[in-house]
Amino acid sequence: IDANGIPELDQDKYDADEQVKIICLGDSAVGKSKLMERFLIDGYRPQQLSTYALTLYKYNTTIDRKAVLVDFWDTAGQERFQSMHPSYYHKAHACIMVFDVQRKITYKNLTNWYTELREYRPEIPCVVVANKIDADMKVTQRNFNFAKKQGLPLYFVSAADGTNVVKMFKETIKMAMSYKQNSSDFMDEVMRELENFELEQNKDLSLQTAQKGLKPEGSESV
Ligand SMILES: Nc1nc2c(ncn2[C@@H]2O[C@H](COP(=O)(O)OP(=O)(O)OP(=O)(O)O)[C@@H](O)[C@H]2O)c(=O)[nH]1
Ligand SMILES: [Mg+2]
Repeated sequence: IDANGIPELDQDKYDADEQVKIICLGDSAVGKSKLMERFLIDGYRPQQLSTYALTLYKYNTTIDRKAVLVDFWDTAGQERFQSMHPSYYHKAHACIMVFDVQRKITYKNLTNWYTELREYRPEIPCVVVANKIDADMKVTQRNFNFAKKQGLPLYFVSAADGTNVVKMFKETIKMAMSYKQNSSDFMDEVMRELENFELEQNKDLSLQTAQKGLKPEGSESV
């Protein structure tokens, strides 16, 4: 609590110019958590440990000289959960949808994941990730038509040996950023307006009037 009695909030959120939320979907044991581990700590522990609740990973990076805070949301893909709680999708800016190249059913189930995603987030960028290619490199020759049919980027990756993991995450973060800045999603627009309004409130009122219609100096373009 500071001198004005305002509770101190998450400092990261003030320091970052931008904040994006990226969610991860896919059946149990396809490697969602291992991919996060590989990207965030450049490590991989092979033991099986299913995610049973929500895990939030925070990642700070710089894109185009802007500080970006990425919230990665990871949860269990287990069948028993049927569908995700709507708040999992709420305000997400991009989605990473994972399947296991060794188990056909996880590929088939992408359709279900994708349908649910689009119910909540009709427009966010989504990438399809074929994981565990270390187990059988030949799969990269195969056609996984789901991605092509939906017009989604497809990445062949391995959380075990790291193939394409950094590339996939970095490109997804960029897509999330550009979605946040350009989206026509109505609720997102409202949220952006509110964010700008809060920023503007700190500025001199007369200055605001004088600059009406102009972008205030130093503000982020939206
Ligand atoms: N060979 C191989 N095994 C992997 C790879 N990625 C994950 N695995 C294994 O697959 C199993 C499941 O990985 P997790 O990351 O826990 O899967 P998950 O998608 O998070 O599963 P839930 O949390 O239950 O939804 C683990 O035993 C991992 O070691 C990979 O790239 N190659
Ligand atoms: Mg997991």
